[in-house]
Amino acid sequence: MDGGRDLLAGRIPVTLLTGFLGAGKTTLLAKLVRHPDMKRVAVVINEVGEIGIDHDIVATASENISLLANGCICCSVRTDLQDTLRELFGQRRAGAIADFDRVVIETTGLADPAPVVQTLSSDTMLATHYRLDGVVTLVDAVNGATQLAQQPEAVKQIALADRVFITKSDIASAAQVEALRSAVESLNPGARVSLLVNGEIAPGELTNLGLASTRAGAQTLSFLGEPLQGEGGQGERSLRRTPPHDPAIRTLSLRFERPFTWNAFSAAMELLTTLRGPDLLRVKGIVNVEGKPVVVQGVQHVFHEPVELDRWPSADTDTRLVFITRRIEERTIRNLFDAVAAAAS
Ligand SMILES: Nc1nc2c(ncn2[C@@H]2O[C@H](COP(=O)(O)OP(=O)(O)OP(=O)(O)O)[C@@H](O)[C@H]2O)c(=O)[nH]1
Repeated sequence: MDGGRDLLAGRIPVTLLTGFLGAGKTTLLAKLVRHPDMKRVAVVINEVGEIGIDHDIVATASENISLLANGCICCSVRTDLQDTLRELFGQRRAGAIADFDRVVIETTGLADPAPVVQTLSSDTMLATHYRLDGVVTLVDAVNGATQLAQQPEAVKQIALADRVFITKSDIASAAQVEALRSAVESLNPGARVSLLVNGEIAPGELTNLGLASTRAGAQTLSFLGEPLQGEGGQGERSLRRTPPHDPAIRTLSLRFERPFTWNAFSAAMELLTTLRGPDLLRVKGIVNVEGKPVVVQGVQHVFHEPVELDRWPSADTDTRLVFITRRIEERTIRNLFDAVAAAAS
């Protein structure tokens, strides 16, 4: 991405891409992997089934390593991040996958990035081959203020960042953007803050974040009350544990065989966002709208423009929806969608 391996240090630079649920991480990566400068980059995605990128996979090198049309390596974390990074390095050395000069890791929206930062430096094997270049955090101009007020992980993602991008300024008011910018600057005065609309940036914007990352990272970890971990094993444990988050937050996956009409589906979504918007942290999925695949995305009360795909990503044509909610019962959502699906048939 920046045209050369980290020859000086001899280690592969790693960019950590964070941002709360729905901030626009996948949108940014889906654009970046199509960029010619991304050929020598391995993208590690912490979540399986990212529709935007799944669509571009042209070959599979191993169970979790895939190749995209432009040669970029795309890797999903199925067990844990450390194993994935080790496997990636091993496969590169064995010549099983193309050489790469850089790694970009997308963390899940609910993750606290601190354990990943710590592990990259404290796991002896990883620290020999990789180094953290920097942490890039995306924050949504419409929902960011609420997320920062309610979710400690969102605060940590900002606090650890070397660069912060405020996304979705195209659908937010100037006042929302400015309020968020001041909130971000007060949480992390050292970070550069810019706007990012629909993931449109050059790959170079995510690299060479430089020494600042180590310094700011260390300062911030201590500011957040995170002990800086010692060598070896402790770092491993910290990465393997499930990041602690609000126990009221749940992930709920629904599947429907029968197709929806767009009117029925959107009526159900509208009802749900009106009634429970603030507790609907994230909705995403693929909906069978009278046979056609439509990708839907929502973040709290905001429902994004649905995108019709030209083909189904796999043979599975069921509607699949993932909801990340706070204090919403599974049956509330299921009943609502079942009722709508039944009424429309
Ligand atoms: N209007 C607008 N929509 C955006 C922008 N960036 C992302 N989106 C939309 O926001 C929704 C969520 O974006 P994603 O890229 O999936 O967000 P994410 O951070 O990967 O989400 P998680 O996987 O839940 O953590 C999608 O519908 C995007 O099209 C932007 O700058 N402007």
